Amino acid sequence: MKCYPVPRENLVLSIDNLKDDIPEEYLSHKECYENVIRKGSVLYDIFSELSKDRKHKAHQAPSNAYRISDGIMQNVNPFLLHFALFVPAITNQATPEQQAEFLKHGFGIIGTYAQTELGHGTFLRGLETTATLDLETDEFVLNSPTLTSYKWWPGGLGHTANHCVVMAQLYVKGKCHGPHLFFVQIRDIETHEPLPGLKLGEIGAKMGFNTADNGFLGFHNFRIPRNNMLMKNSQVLKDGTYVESKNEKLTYGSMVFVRVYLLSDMAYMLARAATISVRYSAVRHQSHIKPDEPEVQILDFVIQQHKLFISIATSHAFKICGLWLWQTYSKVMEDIGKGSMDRLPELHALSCCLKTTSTRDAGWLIEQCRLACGGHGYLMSSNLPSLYTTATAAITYEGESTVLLLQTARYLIKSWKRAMEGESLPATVSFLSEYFNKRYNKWENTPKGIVDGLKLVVAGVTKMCAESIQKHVSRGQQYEEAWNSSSVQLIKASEAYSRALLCEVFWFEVDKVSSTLSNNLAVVLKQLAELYITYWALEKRGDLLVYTTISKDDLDKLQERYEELLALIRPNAVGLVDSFDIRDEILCSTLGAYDGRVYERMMEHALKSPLNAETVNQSFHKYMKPVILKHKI
Ligand SMILES: CCCCCCCC/C=C\CCCCCCCCCCCC(=O)SCCNC(=O)CCNC(=O)[C@H](O)C(C)(C)COP(=O)(O)OP(=O)(O)OC[C@H]1O[C@@H](n2cnc3c(N)ncnc32)[C@H](O)[C@@H]1OP(=O)(O)O
Ligand SMILES: Cc1cc2nc3c(=O)[nH]c(=O)nc-3n(C[C@H](O)[C@H](O)[C@H](O)COP(=O)(O)OP(=O)(O)OC[C@H]3O[C@@H](n4cnc5c(N)ncnc54)[C@H](O)[C@@H]3O)c2cc1C
Repeated sequence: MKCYPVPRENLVLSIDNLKDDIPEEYLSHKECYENVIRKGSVLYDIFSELSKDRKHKAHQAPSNAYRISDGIMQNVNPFLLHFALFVPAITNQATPEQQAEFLKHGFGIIGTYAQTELGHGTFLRGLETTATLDLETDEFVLNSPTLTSYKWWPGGLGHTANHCVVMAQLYVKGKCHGPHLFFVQIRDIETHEPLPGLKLGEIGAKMGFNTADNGFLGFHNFRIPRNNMLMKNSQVLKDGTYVESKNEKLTYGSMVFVRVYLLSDMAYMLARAATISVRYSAVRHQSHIKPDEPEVQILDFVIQQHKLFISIATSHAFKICGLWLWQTYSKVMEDIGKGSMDRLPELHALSCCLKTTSTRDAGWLIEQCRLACGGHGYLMSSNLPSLYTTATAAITYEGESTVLLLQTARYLIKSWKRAMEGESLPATVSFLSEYFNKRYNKWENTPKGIVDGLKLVVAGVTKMCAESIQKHVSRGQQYEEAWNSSSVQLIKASEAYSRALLCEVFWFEVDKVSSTLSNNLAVVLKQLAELYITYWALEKRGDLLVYTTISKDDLDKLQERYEELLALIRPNAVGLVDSFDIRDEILCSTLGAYDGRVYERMMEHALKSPLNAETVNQSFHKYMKPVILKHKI
């Protein structure tokens, strides 16, 4: 990711009107939205001034913008899609001339990415919005022919964005050429009124993400210039000639960008949850270990360490793998720029399974952190409930998890077939060839031995899937039916692949840099990496017993080593979460504040409840009192 000037956190955090007088949970749906627009506009203004001062492209946010925005917003920023998808879609899918035209107003326009419809989110080839070329006027006419074709979910679409990139089925001279992207203005810049021919609004309250302004959009004979189709990969000429893309999947490139980014985003989500729950566990004293000694820090319970230390390790795993995946993405994008798309399928497969595993793991681990804080974790003021609802949305958006795992499975099966035919495979799947040629080692109780074992599981399950598909085909099913019949196993293969990748990259990246680190830092990072790998070896012991030569004795030794690692990490646990370096103003948690004044902060926050503004609420006199007096004996 390009490095842009970084607004120092304390600069942004010192701005008075970025602070909230009333906790957001006490605002109405509408007040919440207006509040984040107020704060988001201040940030938007800062980023705009910042980029102009330094002659950077005046439409890209600085690298730590997301982190600051997350902290200031206390919730999702309705301007997020402008930076996350709208601008990347234009810079990746429009010609240079179009980019100059569409982005000439820099921060003067606010965009979103309108792809999902009421009736379709996953199956893009089933999208119903149409863009039909009018040769006479040199325009496209956009229509939403059915209710299910209304765009539904795009962030910022309801009341914030005045432009969007729309995915629509391209029709030229009566022929459909499939989904293509179009640059569309949807509101008047001055008045912000929806343009004629459009129906716009927000989709209503959600489980979380309630400040994202997810909206709906319907087109009725809405006209845009022909040049508003993003034409880097495919073109429609003035005479109606359609020029095909070298690879129709390049249209989906913007989704790969966000999927790659989400690994790092989940690392940050988990860092926050781990900071809150570990610090709280160091402050909270509850119960005894030795009956004749005082109540202990709950962090001294080994089971509490088992619940929480995996989150510290996983945050580092996602951060390190996120950087590795980003490097892969950047290299593949560079290759595509030079005309080679050989590695796009591999990147697609990697981004699908790693996005899925990182978002799913972030979800259940944040929930585990919440539960580890007892009742106080259930308070909104702990910030753990909001972290949970924000993180788990990512399991669905940017590609629903099951569907993406099936995409990776598609790549594994193809790679398995290539291994059977003796073809060479990319390094990320070359273990399939080794397995096929029976070139693998006896189990070793070491991090490398575990990684090799997890790869054997992937190969074994992939082989089982290939055989299952073949079995169904031989019984008369079409390939697609046989694929569907085998999908439970196919998901398992992708999940195993993703876990093996995370363990391998985490361990070997840490091992690679450890010689450059101070001894103490190298020791602790290796302990975290070994904890992560050993945790997952124990979680996947069933598969290891089926597909490797691991023994019951090996597993017992792994369990013992795991518990040793918990004890080794315990003295550094608070220091490790402090090293995530997340300021109180961004952490926003009564349980996780750096000074450890948990109970005072909880009471301060409780007193901010509007209900506590008076000792007797009016509802007593209006509703309760008549009933109490009526039934008073
Ligand atoms: C003011 C301050 C603000 C601060 C901001 C700071 C800056 C922030 C910057 C970044 C932050 C980012 C943070 C993220 C936050 C995001 C918030 C929410 C965003 C949510 C957005 C969305 O949800 S957008 C909509 C997403 N939708 C999807 O992902 C749809 C999923 N469906 C699909 O991808 C496809 O339809 C499918 C792959 C599932 C199926 O398609 P299809 O049926 O065509 O595929 P096949 O199975 O037939 O396969 C065909 C063939 O194509 C290959 N392929 C498919 N997809 C891709 C792809 N994407 N790339 C490459 N190749 C692909 C597939 O492998 C097959 O190949 P074969 O060779 O045939 O095997
Ligand atoms: C918070 C949030 C923000 C969002 N922001 C945006 C945005 O900014 N822009 C945008 O365009 N979209 C956005 N979305 C929409 C999001 O991208 C879609 O919800 C997502 O792609 C899933 O599509 P769907 O909702 O239609 O679910 P479906 O695809 O209908 O999935 C429903 C179920 O069907 C299953 N299923 C579907 N297809 C298959 C298959 N081939 N094989 C097996 N099972 C299958 C799925 O696994 C799932 O269990 C957002 C969604 C959320 C929740």
